[in-house]
Amino acid sequence: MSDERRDSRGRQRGAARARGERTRTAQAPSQRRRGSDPARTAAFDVLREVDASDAYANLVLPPLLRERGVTGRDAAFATELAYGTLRLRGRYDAILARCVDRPLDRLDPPLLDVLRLGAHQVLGMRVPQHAAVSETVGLARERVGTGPAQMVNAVLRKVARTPLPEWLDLLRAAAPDAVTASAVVGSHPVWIARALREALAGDGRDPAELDALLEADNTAPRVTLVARPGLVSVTELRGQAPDGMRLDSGRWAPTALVLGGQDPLLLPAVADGRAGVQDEGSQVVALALAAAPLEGRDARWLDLCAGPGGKAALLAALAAQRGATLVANEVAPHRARLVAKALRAVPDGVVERVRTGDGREVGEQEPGAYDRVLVDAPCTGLGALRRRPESRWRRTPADLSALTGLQRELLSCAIDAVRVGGVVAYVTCSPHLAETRLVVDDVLRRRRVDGVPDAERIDAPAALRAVVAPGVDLPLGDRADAQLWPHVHGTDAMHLTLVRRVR
Ligand SMILES: C[S@@+](CC[C@H](N)C(=O)[O-])C[C@H]1O[C@@H](n2cnc3c(N)ncnc32)[C@H](O)[C@@H]1O
Repeated sequence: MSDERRDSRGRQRGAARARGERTRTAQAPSQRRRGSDPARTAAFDVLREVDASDAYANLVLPPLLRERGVTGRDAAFATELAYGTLRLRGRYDAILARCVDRPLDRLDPPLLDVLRLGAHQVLGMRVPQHAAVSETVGLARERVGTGPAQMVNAVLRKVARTPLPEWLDLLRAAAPDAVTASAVVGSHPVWIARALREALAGDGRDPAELDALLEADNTAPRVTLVARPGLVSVTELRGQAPDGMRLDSGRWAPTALVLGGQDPLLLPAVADGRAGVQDEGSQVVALALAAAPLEGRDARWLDLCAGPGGKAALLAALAAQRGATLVANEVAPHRARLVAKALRAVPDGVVERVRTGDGREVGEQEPGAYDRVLVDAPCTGLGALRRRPESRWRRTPADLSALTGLQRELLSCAIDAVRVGGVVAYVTCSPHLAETRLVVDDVLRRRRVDGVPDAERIDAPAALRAVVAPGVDLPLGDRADAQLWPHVHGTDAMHLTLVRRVR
């Protein structure tokens, strides 16, 4: 069905013709298709998988589209419909609750998903109202039954009667406090909105930036590539672009190129591992660890939590240029295999070992054995919500308490594993203070030799500024640690603390 096209109203065109069926206009009204089109059906099936099987939308949707032959503009429509609906679910539920005559949790989950998809078409996409309503009613009829389809029709007409800005004003006015208002309008759980607001304030930023941050989480990021130094240059990588592929320079990292919407695997260097897909925030924190000032030996580097291997591959490329070696450790065997794959283009002899094991054991097994250590700690991922449409609704505060103990142990073990004078980078893709500053504070407070700390923070913003493209002003707070933000830097909200072992 690759020749099918979606019309300007978001409707899929030509599907029936391609299958040899009679088209809408050629049919008598009584025989017209009353079901839905493949893009909407695919989006619905993804939402069901996410809800019923705890699936990840970005793993379910691409193979489903391939299997069903949904391509081109239809695939783009299905993707925006599924991901946008998942991201904005909180906002749409608050609106739908005002249009449905019973609590939303008393609706059948498939019916609620149909309503959410309809709300996104009406309020969040440029699908004209009549097409959005009638196509969603068709979907409801096909997937949840004729009775519920009538209800979908009535509810979506109510939703469509009020323009989005007015809905948002209503939601804001009804919220009990400012953070709840931001959370509902910006479609995040309240506990996450509150944590992000605290993290903004903790970084010396204006908490009023919260709305901009939540909005940035609701915007799909562009695909960013890393040209791994010494393996391929950005100029060579650009030279590999097929006709029509756009590659823009990154905003911060000299290794970054931003892709304009095509498959990165069309680039030979991505296919063979000399380049990869990597957020610029991840690139600059790995570059900063490699650039942090160090006296004496600089021969052995360790990535303690390496899976799936993006930062390990960048570190290994840098290590190769500097005559150092890298050990990459990962606890999950399948992720350790991904690390080995990510490192496939690194010259022989640079990767000492891909170790599968618990990072908490390395410090005891190899005390003081490394010069630079990366702890890219397992975390809530609250800094990468824009990448994972459903994750904000899955996470709970309980996840946080489970992770922060592990984060402390991994950081402390990394300090054991680094030599005196060596550097540890503590990194999370979360700005939550409980996973960032509080972890580091606590570990440094507990690590005392004869009452004196054996490790101290060094200037992470200076290390970051040293690696960004020349002449670029990287805005950061005035603390020793560094926090990147989607709404400020256009990166994931990566946190970086650099720690030096001093005794
Ligand atoms: C944030 S991810 C690392 C991402 C990676 N650095 C990259 O850039 O591709 C954290 C990793 O830590 C791993 N992990 C969790 N607990 C661990 C432990 N106790 N020891 C080592 N690795 C662990 C997870 O399986 C996960 O792959």
